[in-house]
Amino acid sequence: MIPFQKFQGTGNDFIIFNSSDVEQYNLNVLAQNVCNRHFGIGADGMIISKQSDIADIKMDFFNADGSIATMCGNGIRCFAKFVYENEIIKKNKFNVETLAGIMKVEVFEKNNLVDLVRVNLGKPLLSSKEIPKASNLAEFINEEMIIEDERLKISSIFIGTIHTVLFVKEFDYNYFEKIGKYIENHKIFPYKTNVNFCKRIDKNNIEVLTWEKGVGFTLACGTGAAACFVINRLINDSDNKIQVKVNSGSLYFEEVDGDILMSGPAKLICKGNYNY
Ligand SMILES: N[C@H](CCC[C@H](N)C(=O)O)C(=O)O
Repeated sequence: MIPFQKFQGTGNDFIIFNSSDVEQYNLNVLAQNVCNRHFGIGADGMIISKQSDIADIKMDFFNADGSIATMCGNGIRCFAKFVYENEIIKKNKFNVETLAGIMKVEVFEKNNLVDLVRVNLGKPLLSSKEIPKASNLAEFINEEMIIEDERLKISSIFIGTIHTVLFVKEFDYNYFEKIGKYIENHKIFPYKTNVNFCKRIDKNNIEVLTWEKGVGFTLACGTGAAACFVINRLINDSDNKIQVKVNSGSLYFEEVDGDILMSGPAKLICKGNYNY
């Protein structure tokens, strides 16, 4: 039996293990099994908490299909709550090592529990020469792509992980599933990409639906919402603070000296032992 804790951040859900409890397993296989919503506990991703030589703590992230992702915005908020409330970290501001670099996090308590987490996601990267080796980046800002005889404008940046953004007037899940899969696996993205459909509500509000590489549709994607915030500021008139509506809640973003700050909730769903 493996002790675990399950969290969700705006509906994006994760299983968190301590590395000492799972070091004997193939983590890619463990992620596929534990994230399975019928034969496992069920989640969008798996997070491993481990010691770091360069930060206060390290977060490894695996998608539900077992693939490794460089970062996870909703996941790191849940991870911050996990390490703080389990007294692995005993301060409310700390650094987390990820494959996308070191992320600065701050937890805010309400009734002695972490209620809100703010994460500095760093500066978005717009060109492939800058990004970590674990991803790729095609340099698209508002470029035209022909998909199924449709001319679509896409933009692609790296913020925590690789994200592609399309602006849409309305949400159409069936159409988005087709487009999402197509772009995720397009040859210009040799390591695949997450695909975000962004609807502008007004200057300070957008709504985002994300097709996540390695998962599919999720109820929210923190780094995807951040990517939409960045591209929206690059292409359209938008303030440096924005609320992003996702399927089951909202995330808040602010640009400060080029860094993208994300604030949002993190909730504990359950703790238990996984019969693996
Ligand atoms: N849900 C995550 C993103 C996961 C990205 C992952 N799907 C990948 O890049 O492979 C978030 O809240 O930022």
